[in-house]
Amino acid sequence: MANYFNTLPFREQLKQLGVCEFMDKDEFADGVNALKGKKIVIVGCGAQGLNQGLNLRDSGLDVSYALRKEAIEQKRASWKNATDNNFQVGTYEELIPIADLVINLTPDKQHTSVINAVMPLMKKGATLSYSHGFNIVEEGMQIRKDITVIMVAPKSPGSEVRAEYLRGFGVPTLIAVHPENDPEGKGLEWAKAYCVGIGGHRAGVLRSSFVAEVKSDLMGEQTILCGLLQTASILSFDKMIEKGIDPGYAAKLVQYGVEVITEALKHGGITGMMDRLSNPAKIKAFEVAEELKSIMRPLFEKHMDDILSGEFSKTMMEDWANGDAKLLKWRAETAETAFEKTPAGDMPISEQEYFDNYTLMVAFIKAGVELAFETMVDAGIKPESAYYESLHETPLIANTIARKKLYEMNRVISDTAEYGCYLFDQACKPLLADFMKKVDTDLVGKNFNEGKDNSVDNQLLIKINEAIRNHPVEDVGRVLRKAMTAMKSIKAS
Ligand SMILES: NC(=O)C1=CN([C@@H]2O[C@H](COP(=O)(O)OP(=O)(O)OC[C@H]3O[C@@H](n4cnc5c(N)ncnc54)[C@H](OP(=O)(O)O)[C@@H]3O)[C@@H](O)[C@H]2O)C=CC1
Ligand SMILES: CC[C@](O)(C(C)=O)C(=O)O
Ligand SMILES: [Mg+2]
Ligand SMILES: [Mg+2]
Repeated sequence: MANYFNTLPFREQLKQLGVCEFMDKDEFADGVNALKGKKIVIVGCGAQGLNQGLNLRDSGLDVSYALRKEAIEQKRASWKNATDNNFQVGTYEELIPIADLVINLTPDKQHTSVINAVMPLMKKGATLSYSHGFNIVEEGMQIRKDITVIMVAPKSPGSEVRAEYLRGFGVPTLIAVHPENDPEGKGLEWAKAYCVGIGGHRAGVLRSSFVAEVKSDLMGEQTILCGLLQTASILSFDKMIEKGIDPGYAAKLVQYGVEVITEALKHGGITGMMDRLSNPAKIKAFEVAEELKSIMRPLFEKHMDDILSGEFSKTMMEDWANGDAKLLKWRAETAETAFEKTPAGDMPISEQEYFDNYTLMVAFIKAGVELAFETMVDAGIKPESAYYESLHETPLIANTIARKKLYEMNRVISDTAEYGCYLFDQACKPLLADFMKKVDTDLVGKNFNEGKDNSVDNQLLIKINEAIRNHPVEDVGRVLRKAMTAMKSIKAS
């Protein structure tokens, strides 16, 4: 199998990278009807599998789970997930032949073997779905020509796909039909119905391509979503300890701060988040973010280049072939960081204090979101897609850190995202070493405004406000958030 993207002529690569059409709410007026009465079989009951299945069933669809024999016999976590929630569970042989729609929600590294096992059992004319197109785009998997191949990719961890659905909202979702596999022309209708079934249409849906989804998804998860949140959390915690801040306070500020700060981002964009700071702190955060952007830009660009060239997927697949040696080593190292091992204290921290005492994280988030957005758009990914993959998803990942720190984030995201996260983190920390030497507790750990006269240069403030509001991520964000009429607030811990 060859890398599908790399086999495409250059112009076709650009065309597929740029597929991105924001879908009007009216296009979902038929709801889940295209899938009513169809037999939906999900392969795998993990992070996405369980949560998507729960939403689809609550939306009135017929869902069951095909698990490998050993998982059923040994009553593994996936079997428990499914049976505790009263889903029908069976082997591939029992369930795949009767499925109209097979949804592959196993880890990307298993896709080739899972598809090779499942495809011969699928009935003629059935549909196969993915939530990430790695197997098709980076591995070049070929699917039987009678099978329709679609993608419904929620821009969020599985836990938040469920949590947002239960809040009456949803998560932005990319849908696509593989151009090589749409023999009956039904792919789009089925993808739309599936997307409604998981609640994606309430947050915003882009008609995308497998190529655009893969290249943008890998970029978002490696940089702003997971890599930078990991780097910024560890560096912030370590700095506070170095400066003598109480460890329990430092652990709490970092664990919950990112969720509180990015909640402002979700509702009001970078502008809304920056507006939560005092004027002097906003000016400082702006300047710090500019410095961070100039330090980290080459790293963001390297990640995008390696993703586009296939270098990233090649090296990750080498690790798959090597029994995940690097992934497992990096995972173990992350579990040993002082941040991970220090319990959050029980002192109260008000919602505003998270902004006032953690200006550094505001600057990191501004820098990371803007850099990820700029780098993706420069590479040919459309702004709407880049917005979902950077700004909107950051708070959804932050929710997982608030639950159980970086351990929880890395547990809940895909193995593919986790591998890329560690790769970024290892390259980013040394880049930021000199910058971090200059950071003091006014930026992290104590109130930025304390002991300062709080005067500001009006002209400078006006210029900074304009620069924040006129960034292209804010332009597209204002439009996309207008469609998010059902977005709900989550309470600060
Ligand atoms: N994690 C996330 O939030 C997101 C994931 N995605 C995509 O969704 C897909 C699923 O990812 P994710 O939910 O993280 O996956 P998980 O790691 O949570 O999947 C675990 C499930 O896959 C099964 N599984 C593992 N290995 C095999 C195998 N060799 N054969 C058959 N089944 C196997 C496990 O069953 P068993 O008990 O048998 O081991 C378990 O049910 C991926 O394509 C990912 O990129 C997309 C958006 C976000
Ligand atoms: C964190 C990145 C993601 O793509 C996701 C949750 O959207 C993943 O692969 O887990
Ligand atoms: Mg993703
Ligand atoms: Mg991903």
